[in-house]
Amino acid sequence: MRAALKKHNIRFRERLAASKVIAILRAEDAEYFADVAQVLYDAGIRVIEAALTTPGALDAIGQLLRELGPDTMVGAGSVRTVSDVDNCAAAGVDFLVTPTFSAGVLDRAQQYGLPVVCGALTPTEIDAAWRRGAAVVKVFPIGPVGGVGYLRAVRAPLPEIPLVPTGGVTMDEVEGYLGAGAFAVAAAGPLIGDALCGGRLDELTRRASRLAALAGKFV
Ligand SMILES: O=C[C@H](O)COP(=O)(O)O
Repeated sequence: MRAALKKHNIRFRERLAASKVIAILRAEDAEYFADVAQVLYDAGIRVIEAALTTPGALDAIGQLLRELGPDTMVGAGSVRTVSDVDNCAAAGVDFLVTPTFSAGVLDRAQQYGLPVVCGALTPTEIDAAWRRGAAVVKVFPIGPVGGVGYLRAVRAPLPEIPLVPTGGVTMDEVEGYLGAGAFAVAAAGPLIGDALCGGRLDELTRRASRLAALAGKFV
């Protein structure tokens, strides 16, 4: 069976399609991950990625999985190696996110039945990631290479591939991306701001609620 048709990928796409947003947590440490995740949850965001570049990310993911409950998908980001995949599977993550296309990572994730949001940028990379079993393809970093116009251009010849623009996605561009056919959008800094280093959570609440409402128009 083609990897795109595997049950875990289909189920992941169904749940991401119901949310349209991946909120990315990446910081110097994971001290505020649980507080920020709770604000995101309360605003209606149900898909959260915690980047492995954050020390203690896997422990924090375990906490989020316990505290947020089964209606939220919690994944690990910045997954780059087969051993990262093994560690994430042991931690019980719901999905993986990679910055790059790695056949080894995709193949190992398939063995665990873990959906992968696979990073790719060019049409060749995007197609290769999809054919190798990505659940969706993260177009990264989309902001610096052309934003919504770039998404439209790469999507035209690859219309069946679910694309998730990531990297420099501002709140003001979310409707543009989703209107151009993005399967979902992902954001770290423009959404989270300074909340992961002790910044104001009321500002995060405002941005997260706005994002959830914008995305909700496309569900
Ligand atoms: O891990 C984060 C991605 O690189 C996206 O970051 P950003 O939304 O702050 O541009």
